[in-house]
Amino acid sequence: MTLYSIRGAISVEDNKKEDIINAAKMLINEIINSNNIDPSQIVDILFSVTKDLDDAYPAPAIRSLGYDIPVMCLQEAEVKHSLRRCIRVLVHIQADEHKKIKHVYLKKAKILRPDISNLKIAIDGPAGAGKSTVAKELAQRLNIEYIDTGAMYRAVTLKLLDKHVDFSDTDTVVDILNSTEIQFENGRIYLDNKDVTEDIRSALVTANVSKVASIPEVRRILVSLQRKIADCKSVVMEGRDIGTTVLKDADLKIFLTSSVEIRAKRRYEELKRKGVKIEFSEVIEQIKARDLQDETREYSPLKMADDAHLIDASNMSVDEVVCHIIELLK
Ligand SMILES: Nc1ncnc2c1ncn2[C@@H]1O[C@H](COP(=O)(O)OP(=O)(O)OP(=O)(O)O)[C@@H](O)[C@H]1O
Ligand SMILES: Nc1ccn([C@@H]2O[C@H](COP(=O)(O)O)[C@@H](O)[C@H]2O)c(=O)n1
Repeated sequence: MTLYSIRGAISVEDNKKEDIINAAKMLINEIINSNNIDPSQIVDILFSVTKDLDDAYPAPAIRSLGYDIPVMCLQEAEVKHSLRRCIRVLVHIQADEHKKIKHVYLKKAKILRPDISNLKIAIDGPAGAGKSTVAKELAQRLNIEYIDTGAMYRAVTLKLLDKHVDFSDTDTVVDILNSTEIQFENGRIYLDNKDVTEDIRSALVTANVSKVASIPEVRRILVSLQRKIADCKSVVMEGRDIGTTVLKDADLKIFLTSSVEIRAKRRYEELKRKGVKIEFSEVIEQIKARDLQDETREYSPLKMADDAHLIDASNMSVDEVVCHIIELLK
């Protein structure tokens, strides 16, 4: 017999007896199911609760599940800026066989261990709103993966342009897509094993990408790939339809925007820094044209998900936006 320790945590909606007991039940059930254990293997259970949960002990959850297991409840250490309304648990089990333990973090408590908890954050918004800048920084702070779905549409556009494919020739577009490999590695994007990180930002790709992105077959294939990427790891995924289509079940959805003038000004300054010669009026027209095409396409248009949080970053720095999102995660 070997003694194993399983950790877990869950956030609680409100400081109400029913919410506390239900959350504790959900947590214990998930620990039992995902570790494939029999309740008779549990030696003891230690709960801790944050100070703001004082309407009930979580222990009765164990009795209401019908288990006769020693349980103890403690108050969690009070730490500044830590997750509020949270139940943490330590479960000891005994097992004959060698077990691979799965620790379980649910709801907002996923932020305690994003490295193991399949935390999904969706960021959508119009062109130049700061989605990639914010998503990259957020992913870095949480130590999880950043997925730029716009880069995937850009990579496909680059390939179709290189092959001089008529975008209305859907069969050829699908054939090409089915033999296309897109991978992200260390912040670079690879198209059929070739690094195209810079090539996909060309003016020609930018001018054509929204047309390619409006082809339903292209979207179906890329959405399925995006879901596969997010299936087994924590991600910050940004694009146009992440909250509405790709990750409808995301833990947090953000719709990031700014006034079109500010978005164009920021993009114009960025292009100037890169040495690109372009008029401000052209930048603003390009942004407006891309937004219009993305918002009005029939299949999976750019729009805010009903359960998304709107952030207008017109007067916010990148750091302020990222900190605000981290607060929303708690
Ligand atoms: N809050 C902010 N304050 C100042 N500059 C910002 C802010 N957010 C983003 N920027 C700048 O605005 C420009 C556009 O940002 P970014 O490329 O992240 O936007 P995006 O939404 O990903 O755009 P696209 O949809 O076109 O890919 C960048 O130069 C970035 O540094
Ligand atoms: N989920 C997404 C992401 C992007 N698009 C389209 O790709 C274009 C390029 O995106 P960037 O974020 O790199 O600017 C964008 O204008 C959209 O047309 C999309 O449709 N869905």
